Amino acid sequence: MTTRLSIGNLGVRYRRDGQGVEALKHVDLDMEAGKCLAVIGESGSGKSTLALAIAGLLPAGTKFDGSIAWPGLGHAPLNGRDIGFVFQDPSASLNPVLPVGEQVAEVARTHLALTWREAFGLATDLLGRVRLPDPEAVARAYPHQLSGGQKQRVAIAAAIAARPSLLIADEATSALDTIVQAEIVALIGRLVTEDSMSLLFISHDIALAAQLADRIAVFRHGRLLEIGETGELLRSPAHSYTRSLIEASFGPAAEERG
Ligand SMILES: Nc1ncnc2c1ncn2[C@@H]1O[C@H](COP(=O)(O)OP(=O)(O)OP(=O)(O)O)[C@@H](O)[C@H]1O
Ligand code: NI
Repeated sequence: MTTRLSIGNLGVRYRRDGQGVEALKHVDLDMEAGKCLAVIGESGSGKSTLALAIAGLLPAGTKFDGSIAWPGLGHAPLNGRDIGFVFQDPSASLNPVLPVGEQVAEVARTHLALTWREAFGLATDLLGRVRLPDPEAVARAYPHQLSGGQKQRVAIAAAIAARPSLLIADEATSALDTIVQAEIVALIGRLVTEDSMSLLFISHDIALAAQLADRIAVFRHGRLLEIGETGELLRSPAHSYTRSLIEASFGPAAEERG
């Protein structure tokens, strides 16, 4: 088992109105290469903060303690190159005035030293890989010409364009309706397997996360409450809080599920 990422005693404190907001406290966590770790917890529990800390995207002035190590990487991880990030709102991650193929190509060109023509060819391939119909036509489309689910597919294509070793999906399906949500979860699962990526899948929905996750980490109030192998954690959660998340997500029948 290769460790992709090792987080030690991570603490994050934001600055807001001259005061500190402690968003993460004493978090110890490892991610294994090629595995999916789901991060679960209610709103404000620190899930996105963890993702931003890993991707080096915390706002300036944020206080940061502890360590995030990338064993074997040999250089500081580069966002976009080593880490692909998919956010909740695909519109916010796409440029409204640029054809989507160019946006995916730009990521490939920046990080893979390709010519523009090669990058655009790769972008079109990627739009096919995320199962967008007629990738050549989609490549020339603007974001407003696509549905929410299609835009999220484009955002995923851009996130994986540089072949990152870690993909972070932060509530990547929360803005989509249930059917599209299931399709995008399946797509993410397929892509990480095909490209042997590690996946950090952030969700407030433990049932959704369980579809992908090898392990589930439960956060509450900025702390890692418990972490376990998915089946094990669902069967026998250590904390009543985790049990309540399971019941809320699967419904009260969850306990009989075994
Ligand atoms: N830029 C910021 N400045 C100040 N405080 C912040 C900032 N971003 C997040 N916080 C605070 O840090 C805490 C953790 O927020 P975070 O966004 O990590 O939670 P989350 O689990 O991702 O929640 P959600 O499910 O709503 O996305 C919250 O108390 C939040 O208000
Ligand atoms: Ni969040």
